[in-house]
Amino acid sequence: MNEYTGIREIKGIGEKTERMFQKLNIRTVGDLIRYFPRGYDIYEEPVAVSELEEGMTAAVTGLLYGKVQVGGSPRMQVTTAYLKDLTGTLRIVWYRMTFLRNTLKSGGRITVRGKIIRKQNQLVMEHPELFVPAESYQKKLNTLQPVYPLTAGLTNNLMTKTMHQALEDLPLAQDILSKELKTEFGLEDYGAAIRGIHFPKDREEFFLARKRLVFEEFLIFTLALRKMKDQKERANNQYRMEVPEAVHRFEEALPYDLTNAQKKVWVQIQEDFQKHTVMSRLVQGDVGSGKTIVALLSLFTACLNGYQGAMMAPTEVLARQHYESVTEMVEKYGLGDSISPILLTGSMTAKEKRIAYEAICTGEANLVIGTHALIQEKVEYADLALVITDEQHRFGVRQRECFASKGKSPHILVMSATPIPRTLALILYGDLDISVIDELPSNRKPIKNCVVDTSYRQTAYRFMEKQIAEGRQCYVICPMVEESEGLEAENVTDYAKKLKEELASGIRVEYLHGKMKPAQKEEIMEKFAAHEIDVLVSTTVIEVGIDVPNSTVMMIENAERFGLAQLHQLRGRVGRGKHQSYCIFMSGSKSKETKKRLKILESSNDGFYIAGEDLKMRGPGDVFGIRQSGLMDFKLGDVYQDAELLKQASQAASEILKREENGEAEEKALFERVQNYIRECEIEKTL
Ligand SMILES: Nc1ncnc2c1ncn2[C@@H]1O[C@H](COP(=O)(O)OP(=O)(O)OP(=O)(O)O)[C@@H](O)[C@H]1O
Repeated sequence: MNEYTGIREIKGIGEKTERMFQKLNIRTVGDLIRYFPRGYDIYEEPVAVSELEEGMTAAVTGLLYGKVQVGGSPRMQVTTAYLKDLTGTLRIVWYRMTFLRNTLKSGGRITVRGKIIRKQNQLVMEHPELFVPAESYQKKLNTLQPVYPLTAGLTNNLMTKTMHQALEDLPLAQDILSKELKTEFGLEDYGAAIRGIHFPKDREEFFLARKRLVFEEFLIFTLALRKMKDQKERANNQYRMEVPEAVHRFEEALPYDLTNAQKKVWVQIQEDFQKHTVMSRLVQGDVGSGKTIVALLSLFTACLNGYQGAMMAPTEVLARQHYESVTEMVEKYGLGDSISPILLTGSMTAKEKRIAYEAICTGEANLVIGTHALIQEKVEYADLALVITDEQHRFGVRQRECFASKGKSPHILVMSATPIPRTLALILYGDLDISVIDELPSNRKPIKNCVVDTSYRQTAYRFMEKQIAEGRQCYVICPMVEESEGLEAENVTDYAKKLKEELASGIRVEYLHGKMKPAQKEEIMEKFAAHEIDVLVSTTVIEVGIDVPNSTVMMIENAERFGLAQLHQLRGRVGRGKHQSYCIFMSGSKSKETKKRLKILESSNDGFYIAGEDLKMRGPGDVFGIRQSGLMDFKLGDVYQDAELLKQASQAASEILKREENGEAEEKALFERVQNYIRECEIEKTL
């Protein structure tokens, strides 16, 4: 068996299981062993009954009290037992395990470990793992059991068993990293790392394994990035552009003055337009710092110079929003004669698309706004001089390249709201110049934040009613309940329905979720923007870029389930206009850690500060972080958490490339992997 062997060869995998694995893109043994756990279940010391809380998974040791009873329906028999320790009594239920009635004896000592839920207003442990005698639990104490992301029908147990089997059968000797490199950066062997990431004996083993694999991931990424860059030195600037008078007039006619930071970046862009080589620039700016207007000034400049400009937004909703506001602006500021915007998104009908392609190809449309659809092969541009993309795009680097190949060699501007230190930005965006908009418009009032528990919900609703009475609008984010990710839609619709009943009559509540058709989503967003909706209940689909300055309240249910960076993005949907705005972080958890984490958001509205604090707060217990930062598409690595490793990998990449240049590099297998990685990018480019 080797890494290319199909998974059917693994003992215990039949056709049906194979199909389930395929749904997770696991086809070969190599795919399988590189399918990493999303976290670990850590078996902690048992706790006292009195310390149990709803939602926690815990172990409890005690004596069985009274008789074990079987009830429920014939199809779902429920076995109930009571466990007592010095601090209280706990009800335990098992499903379809009636044999326990005979094995569990009253007065016997057991340990159970499971999830605590609330039933008839009482804490109950549901379907726990059982340890008899109680001491046998010791064996599992402090071990880390992998928890894998799954698909319907595939259990964690089956995944774990298969992984064990594959690792047992597979020789894992081959290593793409040289001995010298491993010694230099303190990395362990590939085989040990793969075993250690799936089945670590302890935390230390896990950390070592993860370190090695993250390093490898970053190394391949940085090597690929530099190779791609080498292949394509910055092209000559075929689009030298002056900023026309009309654009200056537009800037002056805006209802606000640009901030100094916006002005500075705009000047940098103007200088780029004049240089010998094309522009490749990243503009970083916190949420709401006003990146869009800088983008528009640049696009208008391209159009008025007789060329085309394109802007690619990360979502359909956002693309449409940009399109609408640009169209309005063009009319309002009398630019209609020279700028004709057009929208191009994946959800448009074939006919609509054809018409758009035609207009783009002839140059009749000179400002193209859209989604991924902009880089489809069929799109031909008449004379594309400027491309604006968003770092939110999953494959930023590769798409940028692809876009570039659409025109001769257009200027490229990448917008990013991710606060990331300059040293890291230089590595991740090695091929770009970097600008920062580090100032918010002066008319902004800082958002007022509060972190509250669910008992505050009614007060929050009353507060929203008041804001709505004053003419404002609100967002409510309701999260996915983990067990019901498939039930996203119901979750949001239920919440919206309940909220409608709770709020004063006449308040217009609508909802938005990712499973809705693009056209439906757009309709809702348009209505919200036009103030035909007062409260928008949504999943995190509104996270990026939505701009409705009249919204002043953002209420986030179950805020504890989100990472700080994501919460900051969500909060950024309010405080975008002149009205005082508020963000209510509602937490369903009583844990002190969670409170402390959310307090960071309460105390600051600064994305950079928050990202830094988030990092400090992550203890060794959060092995994978609360949620990954979402920046770039790394499987294991987290740009923030692993900043140091990223720097080391970048240094290693420089060393390797230098040796390659001198004909001394011995990392043949590594270079092959890098080539594969680049090839995969190429394939994605054409998708
Ligand atoms: N200098 C300014 N003064 C006042 N308002 C401004 C200024 N610049 C932009 N705005 C307004 O601020 C709001 C937010 O701007 P914009 O949408 O460009 O933010 P952004 O940086 O793209 O944020 P995000 O990353 O959240 O999308 C918009 O309504 C815009 O009209």
